[in-house]
This record gives sequence, C-alpha cells and structure tokens, in this order.
Amino acid sequence: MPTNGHKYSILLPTYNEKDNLPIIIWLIVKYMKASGLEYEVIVIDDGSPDGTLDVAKDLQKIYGEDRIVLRPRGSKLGLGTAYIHGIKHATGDFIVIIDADLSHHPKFIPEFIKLQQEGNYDIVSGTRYAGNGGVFGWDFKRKLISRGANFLSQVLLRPNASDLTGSFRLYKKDVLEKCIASCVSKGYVFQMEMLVRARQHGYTIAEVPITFVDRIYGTSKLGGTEIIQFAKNLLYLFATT
Ligand SMILES: Nc1nc2c(ncn2[C@@H]2O[C@H](COP(=O)(O)OP(=O)(O)O[C@H]3O[C@H](CO)[C@@H](O)[C@H](O)[C@@H]3O)[C@@H](O)[C@H]2O)c(=O)[nH]1
Repeated sequence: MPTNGHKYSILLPTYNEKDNLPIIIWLIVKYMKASGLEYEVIVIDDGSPDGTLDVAKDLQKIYGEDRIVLRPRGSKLGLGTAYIHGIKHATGDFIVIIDADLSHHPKFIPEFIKLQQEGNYDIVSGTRYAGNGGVFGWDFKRKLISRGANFLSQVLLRPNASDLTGSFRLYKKDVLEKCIASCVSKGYVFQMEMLVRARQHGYTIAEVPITFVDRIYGTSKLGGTEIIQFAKNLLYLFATT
C-alpha cells in the first residue's frame, strides 16, 4: 500500500502492560512499516506500578520519539478518559484504537485502512460477532458478560454495528472528536457510546471480522465497577438518545 497522504495515530492505553508493550509495539511497527503509511504510536500510561512507562521510554529510544509518543498520566483515571487524552495529543487525521495486551492483532490495521479508503467510511470497527470473527481463550463467564452486554446494547440502542463493546477501531479524527463532544463515559463503556454517538450523527461504519485472543501476560482490568458503570450508561443512553 503506497503512502496515501494521511497520518495514522495509533492509541495504546496501558495499565500494567510491561510484558506486552515491547511485543505489541514491535508488531505495530512491523505492519505499519510494511504498509508504507505515515503513523505514530501514542502510549497513554496511567501510572502503572509495574514500570510500563520505563519500558515505553526504552522503546522510544529504539524506535524514535516521532514514532513512539508518550503521554502518561499520574494515576488510573479510566480507559475512556485515556483515549480522550491521547486524541488531544494526536497529530494524525485518523485514529486507531487498540488494546496493548495483544488481544488485538496489529495485522488487522492495514485491513481497516484499506476498507476505510475504499468506501471513505467514517469508522471501521473490528468485530468479534460477525462473519468469521471470534473470541479465543475466554472462560464461559467472560464470554457471557461480553455477549450479554452486546445483546442488551443491540436491543436498546440499535447501533449500526455488531460489536459495541470492542475497542479495536479506526476513526476519522474529526468524527471521533464530534462523538466525544457529547460523551459521558469515562471507562470501558466509552466504546459503546462512540458507536451510539456515531449513529446519532449519521456516520458510516464498516466492519472487519477480527479474532480476539485473551491475553497471556498480565490481567484484565475489567471489574465489577466497570460492569455496573456499563449498565448505568447503557440505560442513560437508552433514555437520552
Ligand atoms: N491508560 C489506561 N489504560 C487502561 C485502563 N484500563 C485498562 N487499560 C488498558 O486498556 C486495554 C484493555 O484493557 P483490559 O483490561 O485488558 O481489557 P480486556 O478485559 O482484555 O477486554 C475488554 O475491554 C476492552 C477495552 O478495550 C475491549 O476491547 C474488549 O472487548 C473487552 O471488553 C489494555 O491495554 C489495558 O492496559 C486505564 O484505566 N487507563
């Protein structure tokens, strides 16, 4: 894929991802370099006690400060606000959001970009719940939570997408900024709200089936508080949109 005149800002939110960070960044660099496209990786670390930020600083020395941009915050303020913080510092005209724990394979990023360019879509969303997408490595309880959250959101919010809780997506930056302008979500529920706001604005969404693989290193940060917050925001969005 030749340079297309656009720049892609790839947001990597991290909390205790010291073992995953070198691998995910290596993979992102590999696939973006092969694509020939202009890009930056923005690491938003929330004061991880495991030293993720020190690892990120070492990686910055390897790949360069223009490629690996560090935008840390002092403490864990929530995933949704981490994205918003990253977007404020992004210099690209497209934003890619990807988990740092290797659940999302960077090989899909060039596919997202190709599809976006073909149809001039506002958003390209990775989906685990359509086509040949899928989830590997989750236990029954975790699958039930994800499926249940998606099902409820589909019924109540009628989005134009099949995977509302997944975060692996490509957005036009101005589209994401408009969606964020009315955003109330601070945590994981941010992903769902973005697609609801996109529906309100009439933005176009294309989907790429992805395989989501559960992390090997570290642990998920999705806990009871996030699930309660998800339920509250789901009802709020149902009532107000
Ligand atoms: N900066 C920052 N990063 C965070 C925070 N909470 C989580 N993260 C980072 O966000 C990513 C996803 O967090 P996980 O806790 O590993 O999520 P998961 O259980 O694997 O997956 C769930 O959440 C994802 C959020 O992107 C969803 O994509 C996925 O569908 C699933 O619901 C990881 O890179 C993690 O370090 C936070 O408060 N601050």
